Amino acid sequence: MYAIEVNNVTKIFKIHRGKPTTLKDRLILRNRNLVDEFIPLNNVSLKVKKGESIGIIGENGSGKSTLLKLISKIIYPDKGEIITRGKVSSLIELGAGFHPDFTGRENIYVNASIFGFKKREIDKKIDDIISFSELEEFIDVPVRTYSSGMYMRLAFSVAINIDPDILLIDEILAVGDEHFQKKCFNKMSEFKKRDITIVIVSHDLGSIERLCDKAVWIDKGIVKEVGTPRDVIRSYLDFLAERDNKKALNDKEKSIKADIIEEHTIGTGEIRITDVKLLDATGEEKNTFVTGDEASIKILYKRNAEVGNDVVFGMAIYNNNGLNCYGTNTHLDNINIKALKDKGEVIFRMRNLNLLDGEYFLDVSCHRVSGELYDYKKSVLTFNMYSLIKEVGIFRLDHEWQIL
Ligand SMILES: Nc1ncnc2c1ncn2[C@@H]1O[C@H](COP(=O)(O)OP(=O)(O)OP(=O)(O)O)[C@@H](O)[C@H]1O
Repeated sequence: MYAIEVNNVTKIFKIHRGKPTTLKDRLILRNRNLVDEFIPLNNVSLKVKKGESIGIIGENGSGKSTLLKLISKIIYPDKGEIITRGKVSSLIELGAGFHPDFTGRENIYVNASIFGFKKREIDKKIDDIISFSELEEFIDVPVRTYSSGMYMRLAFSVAINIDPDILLIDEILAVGDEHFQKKCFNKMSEFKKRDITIVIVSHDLGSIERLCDKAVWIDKGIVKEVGTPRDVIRSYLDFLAERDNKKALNDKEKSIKADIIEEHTIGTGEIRITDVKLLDATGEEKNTFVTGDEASIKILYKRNAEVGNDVVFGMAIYNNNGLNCYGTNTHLDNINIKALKDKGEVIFRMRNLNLLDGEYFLDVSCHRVSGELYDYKKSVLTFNMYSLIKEVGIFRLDHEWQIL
């Protein structure tokens, strides 16, 4: 038995552009309103089993929230049908359903009564709701004075205490502080054990992976992939990487062209770095990687003078705070470069590029052992890292735990 069935659902938003103003428009449109149609979801089908936790991912504007609103019956489909079995509790629009002039306590009563609870029943639950929200101090002041985090805490506390069969959550977890987020996570894990069906929309892919049994990737209003969170997230990240890549490679081409026109001012020029590429494990040029991926830096050089074996190639990676995350060179790594060809390439292979989420910049250099520069390319490449696990810091340490 499915808790949620979305069958061939299409939603059409009508965007009114006002009445025609010119005589021509009036004659053609005969005083009708100008209406554009926008289809945020097109023929979407999805089945969620009772007790399953589903994560919906996708780019901004892809239709995720619209799908959640349809499931919660805040809006209705233009085609197709949606069936839900059981009591649906939704955390969709932050504080929607709260009256700003009512106190936190009054809003709990109003909210819970919408879900069919009698005053007596709410009386029994209210202490748990307030205690979970940790808003004891503020529970008797109007919610308009609440911060967005406080709103979220109250909304979450009500939503989980009305004994839902289906819980719908839209990005809201991101609002609370770390302590409250942890509490919400624990609560949701408990819900999972109690066979409550959960649908979460989030850009936090790590949370989706941790909490969900299945992930659904929505792209421009259609279901692009359904599967295990790891597989779907990987496909989604690859898609983002591909898109970022195209842009980055385009930018790189422009900057190389600019560089050729510009005169080299750094270094003696006895050796010049003519190009730098970031490659993935298959040797394809890429600018976006997932933490742990194999990657290589390929430095193309041209030797313009005899330099013997006095040659060092170096690399350094900076994050967007300007922090040097890592740097090394052939000399430090005891690579003795003998006679350098007139033209060639140097490859720096990283079996596991373990940098965490973020944007990084690559510098490469070629210099004498003494440090005197032949050439230096600052921020020659920009690349992005995505990680499936949300660790903190700059890079992943190769590690294992032992619990004794
Ligand atoms: N009431 C509405 N009228 C017209 N267009 C709307 C309406 N609500 C949403 N849209 C449009 O529908 C599209 C899908 O919106 P939706 O909020 O579902 O996207 P989303 O995937 O949740 O995005 P995000 O990740 O940014 O929250 C967007 O282009 C949005 O502008």
